[in-house]
Amino acid sequence: MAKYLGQLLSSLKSLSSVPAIRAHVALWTGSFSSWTHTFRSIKTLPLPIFPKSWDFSQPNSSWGPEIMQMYEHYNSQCEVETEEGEKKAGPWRRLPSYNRSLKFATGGVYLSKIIQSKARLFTRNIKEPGAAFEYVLFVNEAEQRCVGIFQAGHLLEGPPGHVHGGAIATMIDTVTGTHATFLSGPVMTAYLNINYRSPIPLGSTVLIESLMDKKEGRKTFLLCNVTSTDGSKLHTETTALFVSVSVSNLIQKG
Ligand SMILES: CCCCCCCC(=O)SCCNC(=O)CCNC(=O)[C@H](O)C(C)(C)COP(=O)(O)OP(=O)(O)OC[C@H]1O[C@@H](n2cnc3c(N)ncnc32)[C@H](O)[C@@H]1OP(=O)(O)O
Repeated sequence: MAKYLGQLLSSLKSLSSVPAIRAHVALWTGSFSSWTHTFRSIKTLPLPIFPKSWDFSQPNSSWGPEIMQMYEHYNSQCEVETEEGEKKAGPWRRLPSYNRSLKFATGGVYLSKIIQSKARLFTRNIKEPGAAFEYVLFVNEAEQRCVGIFQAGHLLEGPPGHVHGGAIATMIDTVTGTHATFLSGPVMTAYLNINYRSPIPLGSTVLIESLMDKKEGRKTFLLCNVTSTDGSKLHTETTALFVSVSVSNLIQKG
């Protein structure tokens, strides 16, 4: 247990060196105070609340050639070589993705301990690789862009042979929500206005691109298109609003 906590804390600490990821992690830990405080909270949790951590945004055996190709396209731009042959951070950064968020790490405020111990991140809670949401997110801080590469598994069927609209909305919320968190810290989705233009074949891979539109006070407006990976087919167009929230208010609202 102590070893696991040590590993968890060091991985969170390494993520926290990236400012926007620090905000993202902090949102889901439910705490903006110091890592010491977070660690103290984590220490008080019962053992079963820690499933084995696994970064689901890494390639697995279910990934087809299309998602692999897109993954390699962006992943190869996460680290670049200078003329002197030195490696340095590139324009894109891959965002890790875990099954269990740590949003309840500060402990039992509005949900029962049983629900807390069983809560799982919706998009990562199906064990069979390739059955549902296979995706990876990359963010480009300079361009204020985020891309999600999404391979839709057979459990996401809506119209025969095609992806359910709610599953598509889930992925749009995931990409834009992560992007908004990256840009603005803790946020909640106020609206997603989605226009469905053409159906997505089940099993195919699509590109979900989120762009910063504007920020006004607590409001972050984003634009998001879902297209085929070569960009030739438009599947959805979305305008989204995220409102910055304080985590303590969120907990009280529950
Ligand atoms: C790990 C993967 C990441 C995934 C991310 C997923 C994110 C999510 O899905 S969150 C879950 C879904 N969303 C929700 O449940 C949110 C429910 N709604 C709420 O909690 C609140 O309405 C909330 C937080 C959006 C806004 O409430 P509150 O903080 O009181 O702000 P409020 O004062 O009403 O509004 C602030 C501003 O936003 C505007 N606004 C709020 N909601 C809307 C809306 N739906 N449409 C247009 N404008 C809105 C207000 O008009 C106001 O504007 P201004 O400052 O110009 O007057």
